[in-house]
Amino acid sequence: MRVTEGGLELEVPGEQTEGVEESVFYNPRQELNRDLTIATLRAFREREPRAGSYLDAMTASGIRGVRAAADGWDVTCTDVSDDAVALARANLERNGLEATVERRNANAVMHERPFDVIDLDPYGTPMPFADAAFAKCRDLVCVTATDTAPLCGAHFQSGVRSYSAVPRNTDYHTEMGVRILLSALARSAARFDVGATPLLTHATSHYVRTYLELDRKATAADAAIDELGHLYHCEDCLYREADPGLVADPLERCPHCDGERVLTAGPIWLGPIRDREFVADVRAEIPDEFGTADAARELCDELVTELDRPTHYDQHKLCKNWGLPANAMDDFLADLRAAGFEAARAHYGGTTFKTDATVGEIYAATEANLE
Ligand SMILES: C[S@@+](CC[C@H](N)C(=O)[O-])C[C@H]1O[C@@H](n2cnc3c(N)ncnc32)[C@H](O)[C@@H]1O
Repeated sequence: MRVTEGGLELEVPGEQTEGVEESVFYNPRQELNRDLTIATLRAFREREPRAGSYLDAMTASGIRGVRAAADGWDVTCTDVSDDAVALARANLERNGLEATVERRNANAVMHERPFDVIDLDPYGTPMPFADAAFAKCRDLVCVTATDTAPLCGAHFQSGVRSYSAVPRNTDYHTEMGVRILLSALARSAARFDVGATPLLTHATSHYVRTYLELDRKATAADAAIDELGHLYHCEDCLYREADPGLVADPLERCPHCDGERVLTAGPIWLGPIRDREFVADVRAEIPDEFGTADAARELCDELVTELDRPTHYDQHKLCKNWGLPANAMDDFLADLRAAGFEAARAHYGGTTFKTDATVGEIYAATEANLE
């Protein structure tokens, strides 16, 4: 069947059903991811005009490579599947575009030669490809991870195995997943004396996507490692505390409720998950013609205003704990700001927000208007 994306027409196999999570060669639910990728590549080329080569390392239908080639990138597409390679070639030809398409293991290709930009879009965890991507890439590594249950600690052992970290299943599970992923990627890059800094990261539906700018210097790798730390989380009262540094000093009791059920997660990335100016630049590169233009712009807006804090709250869950009805999010956040706290929506969903207030302070600042 034919699909149109980014103004280009592609042939993809089989029935593409709306709502399919993991179609084999083309997942319509990843269109936002791909639209943002193209806008990010445009913004990045403004920032680093030398960047010209792009590796679509797991190309499947060739959609990312086709879209990047249409934007003037010098594209290489790799895939281990014969069917994928044939399809990617046909889709490039259909659009009158040229790219190198190889039936190769992306890990081998990434170790063999450098690219300015590498895009990793595997099924599940990207970690089996991370080392090879950082070994030689010059400027930007783009990564999708769809294994959100291991990342957020819901599948604990799998998360430990994939990410060499302790993920904990908390109320802010999406945030946990984002920061476990960024930690593992920063540590992978550091093995090659490369600093990896997130320019843009978002968690949307069933995946996390991040764009890491590289600085191939040992000091930059050290600076990235300095952004790692641990998180202590009380399962009883939702108290949470970030602890910078590689050595954890776990809390035996919760300083807020004195409970003993305090979890330790980490090492997680405690630094910013995006560069606000860059996200604004990406937003400016989203044309109306993109199928997800409105959603992509809204996401960028939320990422710009989101606070640089490593955890978030969910207003509905807090209100449920307190046995009080939730009010409008804007009013709730306004009450927090009126009480002198920082408060802003998180990009993860309708009732998620970040604040520097503790749970007790949130309650004191908002409960009058929750009655
Ligand atoms: C999730 S799909 C890629 C989707 C595509 N990038 C898109 O945006 O529609 C993952 C692809 O990775 C390929 N793959 C798996 N292991 C690989 C490897 N070691 N090297 C290259 N490709 C691989 C699979 O054959 C599959 O086509």
